[in-house]
Amino acid sequence: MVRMSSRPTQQSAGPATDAADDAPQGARPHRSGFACFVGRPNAGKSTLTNALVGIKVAITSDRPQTTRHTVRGIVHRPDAQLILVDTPGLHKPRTLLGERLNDVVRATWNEVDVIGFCLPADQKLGPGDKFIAKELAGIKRTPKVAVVTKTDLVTSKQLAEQLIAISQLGAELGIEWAEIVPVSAKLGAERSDSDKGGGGRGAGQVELLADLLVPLLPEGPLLYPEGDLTDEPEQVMVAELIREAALEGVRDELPHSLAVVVEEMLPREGRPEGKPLLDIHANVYIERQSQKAIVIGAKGSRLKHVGTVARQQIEALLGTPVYLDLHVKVAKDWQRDPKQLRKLGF
Ligand SMILES: Nc1nc2c(ncn2[C@@H]2O[C@H](COP(=O)(O)OP(=O)(O)OP(=O)(O)O)[C@@H](O)[C@H]2O)c(=O)[nH]1
Repeated sequence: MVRMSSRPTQQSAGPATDAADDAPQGARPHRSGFACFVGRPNAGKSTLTNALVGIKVAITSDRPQTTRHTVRGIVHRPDAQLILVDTPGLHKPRTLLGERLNDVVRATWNEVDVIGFCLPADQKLGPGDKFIAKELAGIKRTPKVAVVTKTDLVTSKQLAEQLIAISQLGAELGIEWAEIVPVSAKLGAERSDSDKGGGGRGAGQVELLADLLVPLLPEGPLLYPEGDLTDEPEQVMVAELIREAALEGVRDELPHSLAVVVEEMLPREGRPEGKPLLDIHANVYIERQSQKAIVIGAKGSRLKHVGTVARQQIEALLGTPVYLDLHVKVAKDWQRDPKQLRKLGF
């Protein structure tokens, strides 16, 4: 079923914690569970996760293959708790790291309650999408929702064609889409004209997507305390923010060769009352000596800039002033070395 228009805002079933005990008669049960977004690199998975959760938890970039870690965002609603697991893209494995990433993806698909298959509206379905769709067809238990992303980039005619193509792809491969939902994470936070003064639904249909995912979750209590946005260890999220900053504007081959490990995160001692400072020490690993110069830049100018950008993002995330200490290290051919992979958290 394709959902093009917003549904009326549903009545809340009251505070989630009370739902099981004293929910009013006829109220929907509280649901909780896991969803993951899959799709080829750059399909918009991270941006959509962020739009759903409302803050920056996953790392976005216009370069493919930047989401290395499984980042969970948590959507809190009166009627449900939706936990989003953001996986790396499935791809042809060329290295040990590639193989491990693909294993992570498949394991996730089998574990979650619903899979959102992200397909960008502005690109024709290609071999990359079909490769993933074929793999998805093999996962029988988990419901699959086709999410057409970046709808702000196309006309309604192009969107209609894409919706038909996706529906046909499902029929060809024997995938029964639980829903086909067009969204724009970019417009997600903005209000559509029909919303103005009304229900406050975003123009990008991001809220609608949440409405459609929730009924696919099992009935259950809160799995995380209210207010938690992610259970990803802070250090991993901090490392991802540094990695994102370090990748900005560098050569195309570098993304695969760059890993960040946060060695230490400690509140600075002896700070005056109400003026905390968090000391963060992190290493940026690259594979070859020649890449070091790219990351550091002339007289360290680039690394300094990376540090400033990352620090601002980390401060926004953690809500505390940060002193960020970055070091660049060479870990030779780490993508092919099991020992190094473990050390770098893969
Ligand atoms: N115009 C527009 N651009 C979008 C939208 N969603 C994502 N993008 C852009 O598409 C690019 C890729 O988005 P990501 O969210 O990083 O994609 P991803 O699927 O997580 O990518 P990987 O981490 O490489 O798997 C970024 O430049 C985003 O800004 C959208 O709704 N509208």
